[in-house]
Amino acid sequence: MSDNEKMMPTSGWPENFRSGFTSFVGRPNAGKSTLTNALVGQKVAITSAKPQTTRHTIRGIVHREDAQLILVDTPGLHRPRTLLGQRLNDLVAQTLSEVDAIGFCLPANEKIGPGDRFIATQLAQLQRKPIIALVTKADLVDREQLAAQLMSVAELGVEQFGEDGFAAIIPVSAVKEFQVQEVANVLVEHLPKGPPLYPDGELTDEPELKMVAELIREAALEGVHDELPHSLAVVVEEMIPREGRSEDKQLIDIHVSLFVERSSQKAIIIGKGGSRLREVGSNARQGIEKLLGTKVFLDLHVKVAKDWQRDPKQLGRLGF
Ligand SMILES: Nc1nc2c(ncn2[C@@H]2O[C@H](COP(=O)(O)OP(=O)(O)OP(=O)(O)O)[C@@H](O)[C@H]2O)c(=O)[nH]1
Repeated sequence: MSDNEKMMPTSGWPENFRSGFTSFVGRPNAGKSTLTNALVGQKVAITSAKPQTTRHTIRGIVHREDAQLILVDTPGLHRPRTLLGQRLNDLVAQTLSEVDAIGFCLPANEKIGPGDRFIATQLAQLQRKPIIALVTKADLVDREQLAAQLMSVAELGVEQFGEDGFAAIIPVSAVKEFQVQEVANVLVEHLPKGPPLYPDGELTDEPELKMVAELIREAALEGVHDELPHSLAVVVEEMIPREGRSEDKQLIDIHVSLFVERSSQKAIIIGKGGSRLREVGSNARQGIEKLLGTKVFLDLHVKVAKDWQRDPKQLGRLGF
């Protein structure tokens, strides 16, 4: 498709069309990525049972007849401990100041805690931004527990935002597809009127390189239960089509560096005789081939970048 064809329409959208940005916040594991995926209908952000796996601002786009909702997926807001933590929080604050509405995710099956309150106080500082409380994972509790959680969330809203509380409170289950459309409806209500901002059919404006990196990161973290989530960064160094291949037998060579902090972590990723790294490569390759629609050859290198979480230069290089 040429750039011209990709240009935005200057007319032809319905008069009451709405378009804009929204972002989900919530403590680690609150269900932000899963909800994003359920709304967009395709795997965009990575999800995992381990906290803080969402590193980059990844957007998914919901195309509707009446609206275009652009989801900016942010990392979990948390109290910064390392420089990386601080960068992530800055990124979150900047993202939030730019969106039209915010979905604050609070799991139905966990008591509201200091982490949620911390986020709520941060949100209360944003001027006149509609904050919609989303009581996620509603499938994990019974009706009574859900009702009690909705009450607690309403109280939190009044405590933090004054008597009007949250703009809305919606129970939702991304996994059971319960109320997912209702979440979209309410978010859309808070978007400004205007034309679509992205071409129809676009699911994410995240460069393919980043999505490829996310797939590899996800595969590398699978089944590793120590501190690796904080210590692994994936950089796609290059992605080049193999020369001399016929149209129907395209192959893309992808060279990737996986950065860890310590040689002990390198050993974990590589596994005995390289067995684990081969598995990571083969798992990631399947997702990448689906994403790109061609065969790929994955070349993974694990490198030790000492204390990269605290070194601004390294952070810059890794795109944080
Ligand atoms: N039963 C159930 N589980 C859910 C639901 N939504 C998310 N989960 C699970 O909760 C865990 C965390 O979900 P994520 O979507 O990765 O959470 P997140 O808020 O993006 O997490 P971070 O990236 O750590 O900030 C995963 O194991 C999900 O499968 C839901 O609606 N129902």
